[in-house]
Amino acid sequence: MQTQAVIEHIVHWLKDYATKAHAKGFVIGISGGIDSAVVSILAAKTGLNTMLIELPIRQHPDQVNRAQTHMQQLAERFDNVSNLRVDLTPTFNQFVNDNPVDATEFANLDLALANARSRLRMVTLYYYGQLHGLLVTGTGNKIEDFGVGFFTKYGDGGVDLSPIADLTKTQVYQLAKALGVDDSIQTAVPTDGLWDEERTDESQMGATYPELEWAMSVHADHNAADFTGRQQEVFQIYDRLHRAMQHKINPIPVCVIPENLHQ
Ligand SMILES: NC(=O)c1ccc[n+]([C@@H]2O[C@H](COP(=O)([O-])OP(=O)(O)OC[C@H]3O[C@@H](n4cnc5c(N)ncnc54)[C@H](O)[C@@H]3O)[C@@H](O)[C@H]2O)c1
Ligand SMILES: Nc1ncnc2c1ncn2[C@@H]1O[C@H](COP(=O)(O)O)[C@@H](O)[C@H]1O
Ligand SMILES: O=P(O)(O)OP(=O)(O)O
Repeated sequence: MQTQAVIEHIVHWLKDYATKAHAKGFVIGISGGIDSAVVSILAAKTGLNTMLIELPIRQHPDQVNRAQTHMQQLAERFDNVSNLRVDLTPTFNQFVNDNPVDATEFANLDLALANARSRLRMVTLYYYGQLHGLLVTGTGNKIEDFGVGFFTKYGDGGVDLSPIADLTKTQVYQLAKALGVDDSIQTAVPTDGLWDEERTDESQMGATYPELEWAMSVHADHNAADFTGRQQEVFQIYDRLHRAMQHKINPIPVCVIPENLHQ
């Protein structure tokens, strides 16, 4: 990958899009992970207003520290960057209290709550985006968004524009290095940080990003029988997730009314 050229291309694309949309800039949720770190630097490099918001919900201190470090570094590097911290833990706790559910009755309660965290963040980002005339800027990469659908529908998947969604996670790491992202973020294990107990992306999906990248690259022209051992296992994981997540990857289905019924 031509890293510098890709950086310039994305920065130009972001600036051009925001200018044509008559937006003043971008608002980005900062988690302490690599994707949001890279996106926020690319946005800052446009020179347009770039608002970074940390939105902890019962967050692990390591993630909070990395997010804070990144936000401070960016505010020092760029005049057009502003920082905000909105602790969503009380909001989330209130939501849980207001919607009591018998955990023994619903095996997917934890998943529903994990996704609710992501959606609370989306609501908050749009609130500040609208107040300040900023576009909610997505942080999903190609593997998450178009490979395995590893994001929350209308949570972190609810965005106005998506600057790194055509880059693999490996390429995001290359950009991070070139952009001077803090080492603590470059070496952090990817996690969605949505669960009370730590769950890494790899532990949730059963495969690493490089493995999923390989599966994505061969998926169209192969089937599982073409491989053996770990490759076959990874191919099957990718295939299962890719099929199950089509409803997130494709536009939502619209019930088209036949022309004669309109009359
Ligand atoms: N970037 C990240 O690392 C990141 C961020 C957020 C979430 N996550 C992970 O992503 C996963 C999200 O879970 P999920 O995919 O179950 O939740 P989701 O809410 O994103 O998608 C499930 C919902 O989609 C709808 N749906 C299901 N099948 C459908 C179909 N065939 N057609 C139309 N709509 C359909 C239903 O409303 C269902 O509740 C979790 O494992 C979470 O931890 C990862
Ligand atoms: N704690 C957080 N504060 C602000 N924004 C966050 C936080 N955690 C996640 N986000 C945003 O959501 C995406 C996806 O997050 P994952 O950690 O990959 O689930 C992240 O890039 C932030 O923009
Ligand atoms: O989306 P982020 O920034 O949280 O990155 P990661 O998923 O690698 O934690």
